[in-house]
Amino acid sequence: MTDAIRPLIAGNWKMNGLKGSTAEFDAMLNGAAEVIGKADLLVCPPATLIAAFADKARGKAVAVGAQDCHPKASGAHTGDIAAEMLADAGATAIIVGHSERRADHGEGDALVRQKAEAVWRAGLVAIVCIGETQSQRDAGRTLDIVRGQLDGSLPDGSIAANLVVAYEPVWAIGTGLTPTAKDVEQIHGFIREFLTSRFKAAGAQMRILYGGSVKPSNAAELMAVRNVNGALVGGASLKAADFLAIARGCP
Ligand SMILES: O=C(CO)COP(=O)(O)O
Repeated sequence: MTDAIRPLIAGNWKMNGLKGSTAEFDAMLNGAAEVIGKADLLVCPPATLIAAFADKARGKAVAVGAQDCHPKASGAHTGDIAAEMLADAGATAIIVGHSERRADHGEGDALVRQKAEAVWRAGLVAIVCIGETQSQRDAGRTLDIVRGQLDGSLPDGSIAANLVVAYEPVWAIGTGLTPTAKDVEQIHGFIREFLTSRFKAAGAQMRILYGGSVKPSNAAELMAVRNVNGALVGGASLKAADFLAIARGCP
């Protein structure tokens, strides 16, 4: 059943990119038509570039997303950005609960859940990130951590079209390390079971992305794993050639 899910290759640019350095994004727009048969493409630049990228991407096969949002729609929250503002700028999806926000800003599951609800309130797709740290993995707690984060971070009432789960083991992010295909299959299978038990038929159709050191050289192997429905790509999403090559690696 999950074989019918169309893959999503999402690029998380993190805190990288200036308005004068958009050549890679332009190259992604130009190359997107060639990979359209393989996967949907989404690029999440820093908030400062969303409007400009969304303008450039109009009519092209690349969607533009954001990396975080505030739970509220407006108000006295200096420095924060509402999901409605990101939608207004042209974003169609928002990443919430990335491990870098959980670590750098102390974000917990309850806040991540509120942010996911805010994403829906704005009519966008929530990409909810989960994943264990190295020490949690070493202690054999991976599935417990994943279950707890899913339980705490996913709002009720999800439908397949508005929720994407990204499994990103923290120890694999930016390190060049990845879990084995067998480990990814086990954990994604566990996530699928959770989603179908919580959201029934919708849960069988939700995309589960793998993230953490995805590169052109390992994309085909990882994307072929059962219940892997695409990737959330960090470093390699900054280069058009690598990002497009990862999409070409989808089965
Ligand atoms: O954090 C990530 C995407 O959100 C993964 O980053 P890398 O692809 O650089 O390991």
